[in-house]
Amino acid sequence: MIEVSALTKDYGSKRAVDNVSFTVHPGRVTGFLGPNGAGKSTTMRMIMGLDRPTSGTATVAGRPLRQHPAPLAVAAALLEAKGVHKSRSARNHLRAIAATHSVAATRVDEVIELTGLAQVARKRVGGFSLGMGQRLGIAAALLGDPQTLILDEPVNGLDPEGVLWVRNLARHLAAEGRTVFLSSHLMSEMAQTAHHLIVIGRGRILADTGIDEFLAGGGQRTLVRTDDVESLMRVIAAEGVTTTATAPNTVEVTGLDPRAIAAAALENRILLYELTPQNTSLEDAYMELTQSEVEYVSGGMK
Ligand SMILES: Nc1ncnc2c1ncn2[C@@H]1O[C@H](COP(=O)(O)OP(=O)(O)OP(=O)(O)O)[C@@H](O)[C@H]1O
Repeated sequence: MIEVSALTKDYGSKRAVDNVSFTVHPGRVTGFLGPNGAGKSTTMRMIMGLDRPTSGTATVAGRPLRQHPAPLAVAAALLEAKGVHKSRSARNHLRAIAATHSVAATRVDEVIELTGLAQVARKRVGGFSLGMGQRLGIAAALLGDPQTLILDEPVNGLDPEGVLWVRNLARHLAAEGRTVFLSSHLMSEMAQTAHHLIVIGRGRILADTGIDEFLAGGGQRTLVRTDDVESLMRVIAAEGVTTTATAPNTVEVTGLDPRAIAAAALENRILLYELTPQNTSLEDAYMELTQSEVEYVSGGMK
């Protein structure tokens, strides 16, 4: 479990992370979603004890990661590509890490299997594709058999097979009861991988919710066509119901399900000839939530 409380990070006058609090629970994949520059990497680095918070705390399994006697068994991360000796083989690279962290050499072969690197384990890391490098980074993170895994943009630059592999691995590790915290700026990726979402924009938490609730939060919209828009709007008017005439003979209704709209129309002898639920895609919901943050970034004020 990761617990972040009132975490803040300033870089000079720039506030990268602004009073952020959330909990990442074991047994599910939690997505950390936000536009570029939102503060995802900085937050993850603070959780890993690689950056010092300006204020607030981040703990893993109850205490700051550095205070655990064997941190690698508690949490490990795939952050930006770390220094690897390019002339080393993948196996030797992993062996070197294992040796410095008192991890048994037999574990190296296990993680090589788990990450599908067996074919290339003896090859020089320098010749690895981006996807293989990413697998190697994940293999290194898994060495200590950590209960908590933090993956920063793990699918960036991967081909579709690599993306699928990361997705399946993340879900597999969560199903084993681990805490899996994974960042992305791509909603579409999160929709298929995460069970829970924490959305961040300009250093602040914008949403902390299940994927399903995130979608429902947009309110159900239904497109209705009728010859008598005015009467329909009148008969369904109620608190929590919004109606917007979007085109001639067309009205968009929020806050009332299609059946209730049809029932009200029937009762009042209003003819409807279309009644279409509009699915809010995760992408739409995300765009809506982060629009101002994106504008801010592209306005050159990052
Ligand atoms: N070492 C640093 N010095 C100064 N500013 C920094 C530093 N690291 C990050 N920042 C700034 O802090 C803000 C948050 O950056 P961060 O990398 O955490 O965002 P992010 O959500 O991970 O974005 P990205 O997906 O682009 O990595 C950005 O405005 C960034 O420019």
